[in-house]
Amino acid sequence: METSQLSDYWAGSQLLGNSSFGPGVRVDSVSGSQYFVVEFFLSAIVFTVFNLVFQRLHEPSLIPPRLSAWNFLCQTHVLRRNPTVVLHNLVKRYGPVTHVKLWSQDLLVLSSVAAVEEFYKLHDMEFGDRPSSMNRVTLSNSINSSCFPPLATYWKHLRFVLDMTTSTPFDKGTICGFEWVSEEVERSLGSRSHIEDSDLAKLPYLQAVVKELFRLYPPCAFSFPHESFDEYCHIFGYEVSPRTQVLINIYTIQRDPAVWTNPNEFNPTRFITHPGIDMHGQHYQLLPFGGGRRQCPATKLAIRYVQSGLARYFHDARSSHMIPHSTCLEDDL
Ligand code: HEM
Repeated sequence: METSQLSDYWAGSQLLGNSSFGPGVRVDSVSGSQYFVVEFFLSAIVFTVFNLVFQRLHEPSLIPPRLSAWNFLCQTHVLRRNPTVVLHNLVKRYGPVTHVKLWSQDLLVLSSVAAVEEFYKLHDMEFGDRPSSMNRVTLSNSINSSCFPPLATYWKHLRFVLDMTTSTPFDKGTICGFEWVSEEVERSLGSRSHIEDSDLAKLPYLQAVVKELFRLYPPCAFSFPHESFDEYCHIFGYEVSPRTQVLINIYTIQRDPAVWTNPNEFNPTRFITHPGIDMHGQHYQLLPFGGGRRQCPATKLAIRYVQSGLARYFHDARSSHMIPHSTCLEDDL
């Protein structure tokens, strides 16, 4: 090798930080291909970094906070806790819209009145589908398994709640609430045990108690899944991919302290002061039967059933002196 060739070789390999070139290879041709490789890798790195930065800038606003399915499953199955309460406590940390990824299924849980209002007003049509997997075991099914019991089962549950309530020392407001309802029923029915629909309309305290029971103990903690069609859409500022399922978090919304004063307290008088709030899907803070075009078709029937069952309960309780004649003043309520 000529001295000039040798010095070229060293110069080139030093420049490229590579000493693997064999002697006799011309430095100008080597540096050309090496520069191409370096340029290629540099542009790939720049592209990747740019892409990451771009995604970082845009994605957080498009993807809602994500709850790991692992976290949820551990808490429910391993710790054997009630899935409703677990999810209720978890979503509080994640805000009004939570993204739950269950295997390949995207679920969006809406837990605030504002998010639900937007959903029903703007996306009711887009999410008009029910998932074809409704009969498979999914999160939504396991949570909603209590949703299709015969009404009698729900009534049995309510009776249990009421029996506990009447036999436990409660605050004066609760006790007076029950006394007022039983008096109202007695006044309206007298000794008659048969209850007509027209009687129910004249029992505002009873209606308030029923609303309060459905608020605190909704038989369905979540709506059934509403599935979107094959298009992207935006909910509450987040981009939602096609075939996402939306669940309305009825339990959390109905106990939201931003909407209800003392949300965990049994206080039917809140519906005496706001008698306009009903359970027919128009008031997004009280949605025991869901809302929109997929609202429970048995809403009226179920409300009437529970109201008349409760009227009979209070009537019988009064007759058997379980509930005494009122010693409460109207101010106590
Ligand atoms: C206390 C009793 C009941 C409660 C609290 C209740 C609540 C609900 C809720 C929350 C939904 C889901 C709404 C949504 O996804 O937005 C629903 C749907 C439904 N409910 Fe009820 N329900 C009750 C009783 C009944 C009864 C007695 C029947 C049948 C006779 C019934 C039939 C249905 C049907 C068929 C749907 C699905 C509607 C659809 O997909 O469009 N429900 N119910």
